[in-house]
Amino acid sequence: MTKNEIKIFSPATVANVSCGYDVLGFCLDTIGDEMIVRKTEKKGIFITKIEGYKLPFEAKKNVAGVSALAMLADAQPNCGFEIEIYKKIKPGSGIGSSSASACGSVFAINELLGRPYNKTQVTDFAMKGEALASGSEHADNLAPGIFGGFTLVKSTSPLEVLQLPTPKDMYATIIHPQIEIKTSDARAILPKEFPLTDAITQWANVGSFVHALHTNDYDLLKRALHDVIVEPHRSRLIPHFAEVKSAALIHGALGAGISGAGPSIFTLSKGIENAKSVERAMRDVYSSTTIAFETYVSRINTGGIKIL
Ligand SMILES: Nc1ncnc2c1ncn2[C@@H]1O[C@H](COP(=O)(O)OP(=O)(O)OP(=O)(O)O)[C@@H](O)[C@H]1O
Ligand SMILES: N[C@@H](CCO)C(=O)O
Repeated sequence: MTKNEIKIFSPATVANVSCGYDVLGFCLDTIGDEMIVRKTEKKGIFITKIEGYKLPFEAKKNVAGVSALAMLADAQPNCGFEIEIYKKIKPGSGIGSSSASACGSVFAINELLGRPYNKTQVTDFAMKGEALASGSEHADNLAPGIFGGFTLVKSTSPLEVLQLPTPKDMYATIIHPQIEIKTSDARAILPKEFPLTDAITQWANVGSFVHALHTNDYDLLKRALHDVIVEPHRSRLIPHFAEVKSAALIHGALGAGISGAGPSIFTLSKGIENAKSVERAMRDVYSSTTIAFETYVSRINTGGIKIL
């Protein structure tokens, strides 16, 4: 028998992972939103509660509503759904705030409908919601939320997601300076063309990163975590980016870069002690400024969205 109500934890995610603009991502487990979704007799999508941040209640203006409406248009169920969003991930943070809502609603509705769609199809509906926030369809935040762990989006049309292995002992440290960068703005500042030499460096890094995950090769992973395409343009939107990155690398991070469209900065480390030492080093940089910030140390969440 299918349930009438479900409560979920929809985790924050890190997109791009330096070398993989729009294709690589991974899932965190210490920060995420909670959502409650329940069936209603009346057809349609009704956002009835939003706590944490001010966001639109109108389904067509909220990413959770847009992805849910896309799923309903296809599934044509004999009921509707109301959605409560308990938002912990600040919108415009760069750790997939919009994505957590966009995939949370469709994950939950799929469960309440008896799971008619597979993970790729659920991600495809979520992409319709994410497009509202970023102005384009991409799935590098959504796929790690739905599949868990590290993911590679092989293509968006048709959507093809590859789940990648997570090396043992891998931790992420995130610092989130409390300024907002809209993904649509961060995309608009990127050049439309890049030198072929930079493209060659970048795709060699993506291939090496994926190989490193498969072979548990931390040394190769460290050498692959570089971004010559996007970071040079976006880093100027993030105050003290260069100092934070260099402090993280000096204190044992394997790599550091912009999380999604920023302003959060992510690092990957081997072992919790390194991850915590990187956290202290990054906090020290912002502590000497007037910028408010938060930090998170997290295991890589290999399960993705969780039913509570
Ligand atoms: N349910 C929702 N949750 C979060 N943001 C939403 C939601 N619905 C609409 N939005 C809008 O989406 C924008 C935030 O999305 P944006 O992609 O810019 O940030 P992000 O998801 O934190 O970043 P990134 O994708 O880089 O990790 C804001 O303008 C916000 O008002
Ligand atoms: N790949 C996306 C992630 C943010 O949605 C970007 O960097 O613009």
